[in-house]
Amino acid sequence: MGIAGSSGSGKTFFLKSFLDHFDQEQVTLISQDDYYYPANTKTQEENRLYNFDVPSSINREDFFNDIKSLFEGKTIYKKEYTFNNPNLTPKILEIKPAPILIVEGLFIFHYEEVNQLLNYRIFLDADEDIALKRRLKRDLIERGYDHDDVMYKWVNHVVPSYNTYLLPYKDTCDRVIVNNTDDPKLINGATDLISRELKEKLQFD
Ligand SMILES: Nc1ncnc2c1ncn2[C@@H]1O[C@H](COP(=O)(O)OP(=O)(O)OP(=O)(O)O)[C@@H](O)[C@H]1O
Ligand SMILES: O=C(CO)[C@H](O)[C@H](O)COP(=O)(O)O
Repeated sequence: MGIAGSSGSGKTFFLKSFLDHFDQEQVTLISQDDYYYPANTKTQEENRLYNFDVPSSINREDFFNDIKSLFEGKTIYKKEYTFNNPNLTPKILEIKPAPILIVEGLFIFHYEEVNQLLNYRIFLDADEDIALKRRLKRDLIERGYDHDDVMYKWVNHVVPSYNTYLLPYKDTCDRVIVNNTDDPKLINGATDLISRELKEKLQFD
C-alpha cells in the first residue's frame, strides 16, 4: 500500500491512526525519508538551501531493494533519518516483513519500480495555505529553522516538486483523502473504513 501527499498534508497523522487498527505483526512501514543521502556530508550553509525535494536526494536503489526484501519476507535494518537534528542519535530501525506493507513518501509514485509494486494507493490532500501553515509550525518550532529559509524552500523546492512528482499521480490513486481541518475525526473515520476493508480482504480476525 502506498501513501503519499504534499508536505503538511497529514501523512504521519494518517499513518499513526491507521497503524492503531492493527497488531504489530500484521503491518509494517517503510518511509522514503529514511533514505535521504546524509546531510552531514555537507556544510550547514549548503544544507540551508539544499533541495531535499528532488528524486536524486534519496538513495533510490537502497529504498527499492529494501522494499523488495520486505516483499520477499526478509527483515531489514536501516539507520533512521533524524532531520538534521544534532541532538538526536539515529536509531537502527528493524523493519520486519508483514502481510500489509506500507510504503510512504513523496516519490513513491514517481519511482516507477516502486509504484509498480503497489496494490493500493492513497493520496493525502490539503490546500496549499493549510499545508504551508503546518509546515511552518513544523520547521520553525520543531526544527528551529529560519522563517525566510523555510519560505524559500517552500516556493522554490517544495511546491514545484509536488507539482512535478506527485500531483500528476493523484488521479491514479484508489483513494484521495482531503485533510484540510485539524480534526482527528476525519482521518480516524477514513482509517477505520480502509482498515476494515483490508482486514476482510486478508481475512484477519
Ligand atoms: N486531521 C488532523 N487532525 C489533527 N491534526 C492534524 C490533522 N492532520 C494533520 N494534523 C497535524 O498537522 C501537522 C502536519 O501533519 P503531518 O506531520 O501528519 O503531515 P505530513 O504530511 O507527514 O508532513 P511532512 O511530510 O511535511 O512531515 C501535524 O502537527 C499533525 O498532527
Ligand atoms: O519535508 C521534507 C522535504 O520537503 C524533509 O522532511 C526535509 O526537508 C528534510 O530536511 P531537514 O533534514 O533539513 O529537516
